[in-house]
Amino acid sequence: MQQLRACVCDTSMSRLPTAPILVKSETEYNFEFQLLTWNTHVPYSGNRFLVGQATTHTSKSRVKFLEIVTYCLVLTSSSLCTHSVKDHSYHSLKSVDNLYIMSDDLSKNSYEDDQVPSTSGVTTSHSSTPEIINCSANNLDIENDKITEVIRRSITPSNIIEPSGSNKKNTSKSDLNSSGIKVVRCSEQSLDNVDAAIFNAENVLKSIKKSPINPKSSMLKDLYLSNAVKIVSKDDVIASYNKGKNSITKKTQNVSSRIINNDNSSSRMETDVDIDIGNMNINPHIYTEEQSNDSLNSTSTTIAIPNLVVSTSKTNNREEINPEHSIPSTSNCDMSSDKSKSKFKDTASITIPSIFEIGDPSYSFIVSDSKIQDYIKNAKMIEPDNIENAYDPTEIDEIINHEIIFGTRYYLVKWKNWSKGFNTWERIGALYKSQNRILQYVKKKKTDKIRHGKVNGIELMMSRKIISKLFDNFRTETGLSLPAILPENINGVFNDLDVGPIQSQLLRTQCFRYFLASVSLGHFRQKQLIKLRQWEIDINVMTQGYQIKVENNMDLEGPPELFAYVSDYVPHRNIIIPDDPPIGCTCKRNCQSPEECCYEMSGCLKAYNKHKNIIVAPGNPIFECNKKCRCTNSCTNRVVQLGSKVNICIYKTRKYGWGVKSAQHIQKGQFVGKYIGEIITVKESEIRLNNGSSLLDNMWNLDFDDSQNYKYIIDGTHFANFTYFINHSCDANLNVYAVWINCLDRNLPELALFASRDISAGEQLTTDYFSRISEDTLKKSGTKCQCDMKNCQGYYF
Ligand SMILES: C[S@@+](CC[C@H](N)C(=O)[O-])C[C@H]1O[C@@H](n2cnc3c(N)ncnc32)[C@H](O)[C@@H]1O
Repeated sequence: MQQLRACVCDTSMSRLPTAPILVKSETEYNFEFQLLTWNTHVPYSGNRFLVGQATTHTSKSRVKFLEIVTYCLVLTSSSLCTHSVKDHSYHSLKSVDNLYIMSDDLSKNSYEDDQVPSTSGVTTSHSSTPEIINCSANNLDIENDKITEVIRRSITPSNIIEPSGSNKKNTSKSDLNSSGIKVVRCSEQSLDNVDAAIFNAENVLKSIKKSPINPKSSMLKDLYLSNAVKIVSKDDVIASYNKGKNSITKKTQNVSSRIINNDNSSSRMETDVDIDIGNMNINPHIYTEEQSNDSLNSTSTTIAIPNLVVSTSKTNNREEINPEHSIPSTSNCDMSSDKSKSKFKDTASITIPSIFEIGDPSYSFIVSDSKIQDYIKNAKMIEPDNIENAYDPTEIDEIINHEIIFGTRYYLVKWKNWSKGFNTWERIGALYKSQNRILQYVKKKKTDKIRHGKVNGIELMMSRKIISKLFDNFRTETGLSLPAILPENINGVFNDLDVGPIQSQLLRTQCFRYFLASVSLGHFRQKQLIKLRQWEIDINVMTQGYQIKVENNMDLEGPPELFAYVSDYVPHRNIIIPDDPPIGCTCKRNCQSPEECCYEMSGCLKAYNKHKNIIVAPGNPIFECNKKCRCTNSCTNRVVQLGSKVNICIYKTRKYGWGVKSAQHIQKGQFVGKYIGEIITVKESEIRLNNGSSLLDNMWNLDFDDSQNYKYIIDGTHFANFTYFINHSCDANLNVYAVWINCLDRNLPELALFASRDISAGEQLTTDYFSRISEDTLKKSGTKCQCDMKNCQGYYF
């Protein structure tokens, strides 16, 4: 039995319910779940924490626990992205990225009911009476509805922040709650504010995009959008200079900056850009210069904006930005001499700090794992889903659903060339460039009346970018090995989010996002692995003498439950598969001294050697000894009937969906498996192909006896075994043979796959699909082949 504690905090501190919620879950999952909230008084915020506590008995319960915690979190913080909070400008984390989940073993610690250590090390307490919801764990939808409802009810005007894009009048003191947060009621209308914010941001980006040659400008954009680049008041700059520092980090109302000396010897690029900061239009001539420091493996960029000095002033308790000074331009800001001082008066400069500094001690403290360090540095981990990083519309196959969670719109996307395991919920900002696709979806929805499914909150935390990046980074030869994120790691990052120089803060923010994504991915992965394992167990019931592994290290798709898994032919309707051979052989010594063995009686060659490996060329019919023969199972003419002995693995390939690979070395000529399916007539196959209920790719003609007038086809669309997943290769390593055993109807052979060469463990098993169908069908199709073999014909079928 495991005790879990999920400690969750919303770093933007606005939308958590004030009264504790108690969610009790019974039955299947066997745990009690509590969600409690505290209003803590940590020095920098007054953040509220959400703490879930559960006693779980099974890993299923554990998953469910995390699911509920996350769902609550998503509900409580999904619309925070457009809000800014006074003195909390470091919270550039957006929306659900603000979530913080941690679970650990409670048995090591015991906490008083009302004394829970907060993530910042401050012990907190609560006093309100808990509200209790009894949930049926059988139906998460209902749970979610209930939780949603409670959270909705808990959101009072006093704990909601006004979206920054709204046109409300200036904050007056009475509008502020104890945390200094301006409050308004949140409504569906805030959706429009979200959209408005996106469109405003787009204008900023458009103008910045005018800088075609400046590679640093994109960095500026990113940093600007994430509030990382801020402008300080002129006074601050001068004060900083007077102190002889080369950088300052003073915070103002979302606006601060850092100054560094410009070095005349640095390389310089000149670009025209317009930057729109808030209501203020700046038309600067921007100079960027790069200074690298190899020993630190870092670069920093200075952007000097002549013509501009920004200062701040206080009005109505708020600091407002006034573009009050506009002084003649100079291109440089040299603070090393008196002469430069006068220049400096004319110029403000923004320094974009290097994001990744290996030398940052807090960074090495946070992530000691070199793989994670490389990942964060090189892949930049998770890009914010701002407009700049929006997906290209051509990447989208279809938008299939949508959901509005506390004012933020999410769309469920099926991606082109990605399996449905990669269907992800994307925020509207990430689909900004795909508005036509959204429109198409809305129109289709009106006609089709698409039913809204419930979204599992945790799904909202994972965009396709995040999933694929994490998968790519942590996929190994042997499987997907996700890093273990310890609660201490998360604590370390979270506690120091607003401490130290801006680059350290950015790094920690990156790490924080990374950890959150890893936690979510771990959750998805756990669920997926449970399902894959369950299917693996189910299908192994059908196998005798060999093992099937099921593996998906490519994406998050569960088992390919496309058909009923069977171990023998399934005859359709009136088709009868005879099972009583009229004749058998009488050879002595288990057919080692053949007189007239079955193959000879049929006028065929001996098919197998003494190791039971095939020795005849493809196209040769095989007649094995049958139930009427005198020989035993050790007869060398009994192979296919005894079943495969080869361990295989059904796995997700990189290019063409599921495939089959060998889990052991296979000898040339070794029997690997039978192609199984439903036996249907040729006429029935035509009906199915016409009405689309079956696919040509899953059919195999039984035309070995007569390629013109054959009667039956194997259709693997609805009933099949692992051979269903064997992909086509123009240089296949499996050959297919027609084998007759107890059914001697020439139209109904069994189809057996034998290794055409030695196959190493881990190699994909392939057949030549051309051998499945008649010449006529071949001409009708032309599907692009991706086998990448030297002799690839470019298409199959
Ligand atoms: C019988 S299924 C094989 C299993 C399949 N990969 C899956 O995920 O279900 C045949 C399908 O696999 C894919 N496929 C197999 N071989 C291929 C190849 N050489 N090139 C491209 N696609 C292939 C095609 O999508 C084809 O329709």
